[in-house]
Amino acid sequence: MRRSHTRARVKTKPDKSDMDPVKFQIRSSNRSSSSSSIYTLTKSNSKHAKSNLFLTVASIATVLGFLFVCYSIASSGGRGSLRYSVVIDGGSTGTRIHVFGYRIESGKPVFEFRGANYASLKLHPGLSAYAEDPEGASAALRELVEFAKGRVPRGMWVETEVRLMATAGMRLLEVSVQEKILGVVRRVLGSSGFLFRDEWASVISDADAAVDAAAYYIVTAGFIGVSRGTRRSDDGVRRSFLRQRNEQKLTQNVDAVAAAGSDEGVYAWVVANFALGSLGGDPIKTTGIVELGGASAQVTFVSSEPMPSEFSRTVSFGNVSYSLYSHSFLHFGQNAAHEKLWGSLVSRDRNSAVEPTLEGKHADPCAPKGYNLDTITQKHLSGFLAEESKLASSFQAVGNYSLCRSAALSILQEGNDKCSYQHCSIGSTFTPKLQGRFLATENFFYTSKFFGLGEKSWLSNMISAGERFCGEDWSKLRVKDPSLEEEDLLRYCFSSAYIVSLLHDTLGVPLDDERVGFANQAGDDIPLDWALGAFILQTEASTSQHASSSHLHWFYALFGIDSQTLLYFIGVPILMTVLVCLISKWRKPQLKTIYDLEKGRYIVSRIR
Ligand SMILES: Nc1nc2c(ncn2[C@@H]2O[C@H](COP(=O)(O)OP(=O)(O)OP(=O)(O)O)[C@@H](O)[C@H]2O)c(=O)[nH]1
Ligand SMILES: [Ca+2]
Repeated sequence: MRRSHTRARVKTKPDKSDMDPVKFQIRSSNRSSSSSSIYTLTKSNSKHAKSNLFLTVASIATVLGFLFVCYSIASSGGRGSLRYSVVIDGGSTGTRIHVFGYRIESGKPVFEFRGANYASLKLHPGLSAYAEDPEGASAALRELVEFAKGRVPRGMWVETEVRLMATAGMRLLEVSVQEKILGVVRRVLGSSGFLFRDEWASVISDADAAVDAAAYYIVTAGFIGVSRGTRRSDDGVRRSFLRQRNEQKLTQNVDAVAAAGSDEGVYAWVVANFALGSLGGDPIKTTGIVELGGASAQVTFVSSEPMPSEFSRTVSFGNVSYSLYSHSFLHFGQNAAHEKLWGSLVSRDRNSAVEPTLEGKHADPCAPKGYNLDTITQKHLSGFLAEESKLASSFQAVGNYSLCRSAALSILQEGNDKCSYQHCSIGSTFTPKLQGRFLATENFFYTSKFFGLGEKSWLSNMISAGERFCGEDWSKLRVKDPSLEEEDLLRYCFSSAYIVSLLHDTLGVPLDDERVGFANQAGDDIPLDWALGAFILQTEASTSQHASSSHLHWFYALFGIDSQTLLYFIGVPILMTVLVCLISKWRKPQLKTIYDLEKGRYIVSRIR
């Protein structure tokens, strides 16, 4: 019997629809059997090709997406994306811009004040030097803005906040002059390309002077909150404080401004304890700050002594509340006090500890013999004192440390007779007994460094260093330090006396007290600059506000506020699921289903 061989002749009828079965006929070549089996194959024809194409494209897209997520995790070191903030410190001797980079990790800002995450530039003179020509400040401000733009990626400028906070130098100006200079600041920062609001340029104490004692900076829920006076419900008070701060037309008087100027001190305290890692810990283990600036001095520390509300600040970090004493002593910065000394010599103030010379000249004990004082006094004395000093021909440098220290004490005790508290220390201001450890910054640091003093017994060694320097002839001092500006070199005599008179004679710090050290950095070389403390507070505030103001704060708390975190926790699982589906689909065997008419049943077999 001839072997029948079956030849499959597939008659495929191209069909239009997607999944219509393709019919093909296998005819037996055996003539005797006319039967033929019609088989139905359920399969996509072009469909199969299309689904393969789709699977290929989808798989490639998913793999690429997955690789992107891996890359972004790797490139960001598994941490939140970098953000920026800019703070400008308008000090009396100069304007300094600080550019900060920081990340948000699980809903909280992470600060590193080094490398690409921190840069600063200071330009002289300070804003207050433009009192006669406010427009003149715009050139320096634009230069500072360009410095910041060079450190913030262009794409981030629009979301990078820039703030200017001016301190004592501006506090000493008439409000109308302050407003003119701030007008120039607001115009330059408003057109800088950074995120700016007019109220973000201010004289820091000015903005707080008129706000009642219950005003708060609150950044609770694990952040830093700064509040004054008695505590009330944080959010309500915070909203009312911010409303007042933005709406309130501020009037000010110097005392109230001085009393409220201690935000500068609080900010310095915050950055110091942040750097030392004591923020969030036991209050008695925190470190106080005593700052000697140019126009003002600040004292801020945790005090258990009851105090009038105008000096009281509460900083809360996590579940720890710190009850602080904080005050900014306007006119008691080093440069301002030095000018007061000359003024007291000219006006032969009854408190002046220094008698005029036999020729009727003004004897200046804080100037080494041979120094010609006429230039510097004319430059720094204004109004009637300048006229008076011209009339009285001139000053005479008599270089005497102990007389200089007595003159400095007279300046620090000026106003003591008007003290309205149970006791006053500097001027007519209350200061509780100093408690705990302190860091003495700014001029305390610069003068100690100049005299090469070590940490140990630096205050008592300051006396001997000052005695040598003030008692030396000016010509010899000039030879030893030719590079220094004459005015800067001269100041070290007064500074060495003023520092001992302020810390020991006035605030009662023992000369050999190891609890008080001088520094301008702490922790991981973090600069003890109040602007960093202001940045920490503001960033915590805006991060906390963002997280708690939206109804998704539970979500942010779980997944963190940063989109990068969302990417990891949500994006990756979705991609993985899609990828698994695609792979499983891809690997799913293509089956062939044939209906065997003779046997009357389906036969399923695998194509591949
Ligand atoms: N010897 C010395 N003094 C410095 C140096 N830098 C700043 N100072 C002085 O340190 C003091 C404080 O510096 P800043 O905080 O920049 O001064 P400021 O902010 O303009 O002054 P305030 O407005 O009172 O805060 C001022 O008296 C400056 O003259 C320095 O490198 N060497
Ligand atoms: Ca300062």
